[in-house]
Amino acid sequence: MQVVVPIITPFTKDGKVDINALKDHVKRLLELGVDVIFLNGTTGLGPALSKEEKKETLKAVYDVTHKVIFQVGGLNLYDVLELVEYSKDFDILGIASYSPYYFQRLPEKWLINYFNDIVSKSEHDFYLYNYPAATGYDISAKIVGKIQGLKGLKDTTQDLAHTLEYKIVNPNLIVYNGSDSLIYYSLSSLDGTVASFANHSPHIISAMRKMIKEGKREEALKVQMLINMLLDVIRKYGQLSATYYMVEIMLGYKVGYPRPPIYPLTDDEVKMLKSEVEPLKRKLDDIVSGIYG
Ligand SMILES: O=C(O)C(=O)C[C@@H](O)[C@H](O)COP(=O)(O)O
Repeated sequence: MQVVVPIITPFTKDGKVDINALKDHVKRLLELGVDVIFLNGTTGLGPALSKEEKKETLKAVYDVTHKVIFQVGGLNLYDVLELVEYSKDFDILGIASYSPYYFQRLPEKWLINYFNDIVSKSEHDFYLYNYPAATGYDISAKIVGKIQGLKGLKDTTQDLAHTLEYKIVNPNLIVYNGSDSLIYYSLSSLDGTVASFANHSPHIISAMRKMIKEGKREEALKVQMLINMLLDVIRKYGQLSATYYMVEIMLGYKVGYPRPPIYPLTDDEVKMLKSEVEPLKRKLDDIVSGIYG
């Protein structure tokens, strides 16, 4: 029942990676129940980070914890392989990559070649990041066996049956689902959840995990329903940006800014977000305080 956070990448107002904010955020999330840091994912704006910035984030997070899955994917395989080489100096849990994106109708064998080229150069375990809606490609359970020595994967889809299929095909795979709307089901039926919500609500997810372990399914499902209501609110403002402000609302500390084209929210948007979140936050806090007594 692992909680994996696809951690945000904090930026300064002038668009530089805010290393100190990143380190502090990692420390707080680990204290609040997060098990693994998934670095440079979607919520981390991975596709918008340079090769050098990805190296910077790994170095920074590694100073705090070695429980890291380092996402290296990109559209220049030589840059990707340079990041694989760079990762060899770090004793981390593994590396990951999403499919090549933007270019549509790539033959399946090119996609498999891309992943196998990464695996062949890596000394770490390899995790697939499958996100069909974002990349245009579904590396499904039917073809995932063609990736050599795959350790596990994160499947971002609302279709839990699609994610469970990987377990059916290979029960030894570590399988996570990456959707915040399925955290309860991911914790209950998979190896864990990769939840962007773990950036601002790790304590809520940890409480849900405790409820599941104690057989308190109804309370746990109530938490999931409140998370889904929060998700609807957050998505209205642009989830990739709103997540930064949700950290301050839910955990009480600032964590830098997003970077365009993921634009910061305006002051008015932050005020409106806060006013819509507060009532749901109160309900969640009541449930969580109840579970811990
Ligand atoms: O940010 C990442 O790397 C994640 O895994 C989570 C990511 O797949 C994203 O938050 C999923 O969003 P949706 O459920 O597609 O709205």
